[in-house]
Amino acid sequence: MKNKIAFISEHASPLASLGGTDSGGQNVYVAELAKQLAQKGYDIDIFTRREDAETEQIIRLCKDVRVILVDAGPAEIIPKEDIFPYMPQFRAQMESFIEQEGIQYQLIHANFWMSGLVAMELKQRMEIPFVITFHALGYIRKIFQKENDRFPDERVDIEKEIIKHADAIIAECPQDKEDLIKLYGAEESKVPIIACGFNPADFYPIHKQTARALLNIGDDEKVILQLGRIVPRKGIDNVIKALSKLNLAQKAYKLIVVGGEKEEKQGYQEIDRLKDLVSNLQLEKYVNFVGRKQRDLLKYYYSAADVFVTTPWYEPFGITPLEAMSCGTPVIGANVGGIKYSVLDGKTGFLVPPSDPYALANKIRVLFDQPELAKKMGDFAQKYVRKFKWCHIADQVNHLYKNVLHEKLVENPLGPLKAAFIEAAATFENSAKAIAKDIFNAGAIMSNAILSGRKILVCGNGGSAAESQHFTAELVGRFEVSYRRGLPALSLNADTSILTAWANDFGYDDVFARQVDAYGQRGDVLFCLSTSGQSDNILKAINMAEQKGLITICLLGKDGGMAAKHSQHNIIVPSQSTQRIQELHLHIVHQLCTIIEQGVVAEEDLEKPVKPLNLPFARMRVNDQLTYLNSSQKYKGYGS
Ligand SMILES: O=C(CO)[C@@H](O)[C@H](O)[C@H](O)[C@H](O)COP(=O)(O)O
Ligand SMILES: [Zn+2]
Repeated sequence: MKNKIAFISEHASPLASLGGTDSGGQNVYVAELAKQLAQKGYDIDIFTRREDAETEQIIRLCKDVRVILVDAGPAEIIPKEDIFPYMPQFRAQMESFIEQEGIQYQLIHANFWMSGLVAMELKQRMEIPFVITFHALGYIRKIFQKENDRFPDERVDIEKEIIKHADAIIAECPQDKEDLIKLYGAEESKVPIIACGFNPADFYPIHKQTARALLNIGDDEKVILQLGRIVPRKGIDNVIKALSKLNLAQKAYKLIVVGGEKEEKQGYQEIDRLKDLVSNLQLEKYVNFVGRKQRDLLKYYYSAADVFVTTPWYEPFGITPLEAMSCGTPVIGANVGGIKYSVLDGKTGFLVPPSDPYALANKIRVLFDQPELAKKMGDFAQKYVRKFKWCHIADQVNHLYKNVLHEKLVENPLGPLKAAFIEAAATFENSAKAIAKDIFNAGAIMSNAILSGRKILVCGNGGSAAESQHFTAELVGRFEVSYRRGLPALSLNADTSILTAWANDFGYDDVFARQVDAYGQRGDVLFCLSTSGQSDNILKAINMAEQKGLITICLLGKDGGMAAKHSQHNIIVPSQSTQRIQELHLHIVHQLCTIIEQGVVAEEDLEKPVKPLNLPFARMRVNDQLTYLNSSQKYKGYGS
């Protein structure tokens, strides 16, 4: 069984791109980590606040990763500082989604303190362990932002509470770990250091001349790149001031500032402030604010630059230095937080004190005066940075999840068993609400087909093959009515000689289609079982049935897959879990047997008639039954 993980990232949606005021490293972290963990066998749902009214609630990011939009507060972009009051609604909505879908998550991975609050509450209510990556700590932010910090005053206390209850707290660098222990009293053994990562498929060196040609940058220019969110704490003013300390007459210096979004008020104000600074220092000729750029363009900027600079006041981790290094560009970074961990001073670039334009200008000068040294550092950076590839980071997170889950298992060995029962019960309950009518419809069609002298062909793979045979055995044999005739049903996955011969000689995809061709007649029913609705042999069987005039009915799960699109009638179990779907399939097969058997018994003149269940209803012809079901009269039977 796949482990199901719920990510919570209340303000940073993995769907958002880099560069706006409220989108940055955390968006990338959540998206990349989820994708990598899915490749390691996890099923991941990422819960994030809905920011527009139009988008559907569930968006698939990739196979096994879904983004779930949670209604909490207005369906519009709001700054993260203003989200806190909506968190109770967020928690309630998330909880009701989990209950509705009948999902049993093994673990929650919260991102940022407000998500941590939700995770802490869900742990108490649903007994799910949680891991948290804070991405930033309120205590540190307060030190630097002072009265400009608009987060609620409770933040630090809530963070302390989260730390007490979390099963593990991911520190992104040694400084982060030290802060968590010293300032928040975290237990050292619960704080592994796992850095942020980068994706080498997005960030790799492009030949400098090519990159520059694409971006309209002259070959002779000395390019300093600043890239990322445009907010005061990123210290972009420091970079501009450093530029003014360089001998601008000597070299063709150019500072390119990537990031910022005009319509976002906070970002716009900071850009205005920076632009004023540029004009006060008379640097207009030397500074280009190029705005926010698509993620796939960033590698060209990194590759075109001679040096990447980033001198924030503080930085919990900072992904941009990794991206720059991966493009073979040396980095000059502030000697703070994650930057002093990811940038090796004197090897992959330099570390300088934050808010010290002279120190920054000195190091820029060193790199520009010694191009061989800059090249050596860039080359080394590109090799060194590989250890931060997302796949390696995800290995460490995977290891952490396993430890947390193992500890939970030791504490409560029956936990997973109980959880599976609870999940199954929820799937049964949800199915009663969602698909009772579809089941009835399918049963009625099959009983009518049999009454008209037709037969049922059934097929499925693996567990579904077993259910297929189970179904035909009940119909050919007897189910609840002991005196009825055998009903014509044939399982297409039961004859191993046909299966092996056709699969061996022609391939597996047509093993069922071939038999539909051989046995199927107009008016017969093809009944397919598939949890995914994506098995090729099932799709081909449906196609053959269509050509031959059979009625097609599919018993499916998940989103119904391609089968749901091509088959005439569907019963789709509302669950994402193959096992739970199969368990429901067995139950539905039994229900179908009841409906078919009752339908046939009620209609045929039998020697030993007994009053079958729902007799008046079962005696109706299928069309009348369906009209009855859809009429205003209240049907008192199952699932009404
Ligand atoms: O029983 C199980 C899983 O619980 C398996 O045997 C499973 O049925 C097989 O993987 C099938 O090949 C899956 O096919 P499908 O349900 O996606 O059409
Ligand atoms: Zn199974």
